[in-house]
Amino acid sequence: MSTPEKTKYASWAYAEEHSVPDELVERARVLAANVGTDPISDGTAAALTTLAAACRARSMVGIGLGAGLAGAALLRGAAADAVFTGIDADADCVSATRQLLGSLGVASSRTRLITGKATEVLPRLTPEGYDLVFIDAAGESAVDYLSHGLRLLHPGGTLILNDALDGDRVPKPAVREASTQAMRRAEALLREDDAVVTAMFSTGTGVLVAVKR
Ligand SMILES: C[S@@+](CC[C@H](N)C(=O)[O-])C[C@H]1O[C@@H](n2cnc3c(N)ncnc32)[C@H](O)[C@@H]1O
Repeated sequence: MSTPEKTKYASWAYAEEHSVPDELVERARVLAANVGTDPISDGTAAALTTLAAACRARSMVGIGLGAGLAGAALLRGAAADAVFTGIDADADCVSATRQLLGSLGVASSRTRLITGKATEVLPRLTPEGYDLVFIDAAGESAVDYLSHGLRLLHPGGTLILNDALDGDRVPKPAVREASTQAMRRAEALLREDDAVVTAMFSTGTGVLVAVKR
């Protein structure tokens, strides 16, 4: 017998497959396996492309590159002259991202890839200088990255926090892990902040979107 949980899971899985994985996604998955990171889901990649297109992003920041799938998905939807600034603490992830974007024909003048800890690099970026900030290195630092992200966005800019459900742990009250608590705090901060409008999507492992008023 089908339980409400099974029906909900089937709908989620159906939505994840709305966009058929293409060459970009396949290539990024191979590179991600090589560098040992978990890439974003197919549904999340499609959502990022759509959000970048919706806000006609021209200047974007990505925190936590993995093998570059999110950066590539954002650039795919953004304006043709958009520039992507990507930050990752792991040099192998930065070079996998460079390889992926290069193989897709993205001009190097459209990317600025920085190896370094997000907390050290973010304060150097221009306040109110960006249309879109994507955060995917959060874990326990989610709240910290969130406030940096909001500072970097100009009014009307879009902030996206990936894995906002912390691998489906956030809705389970008994789970008190540091990363889960951090995501709960990040969600509450955005919900209570009158300077943004926000929505939580269950795509992938949770995509929390906020637009700065
Ligand atoms: C889950 S992966 C990101 C996946 C990626 N967004 C994608 O498109 O598939 C998380 C990334 O965050 C990076 N990272 C973790 N802590 C970091 C930090 N403090 N500063 C910068 N990058 C960090 C890791 O090296 C890893 O590449």
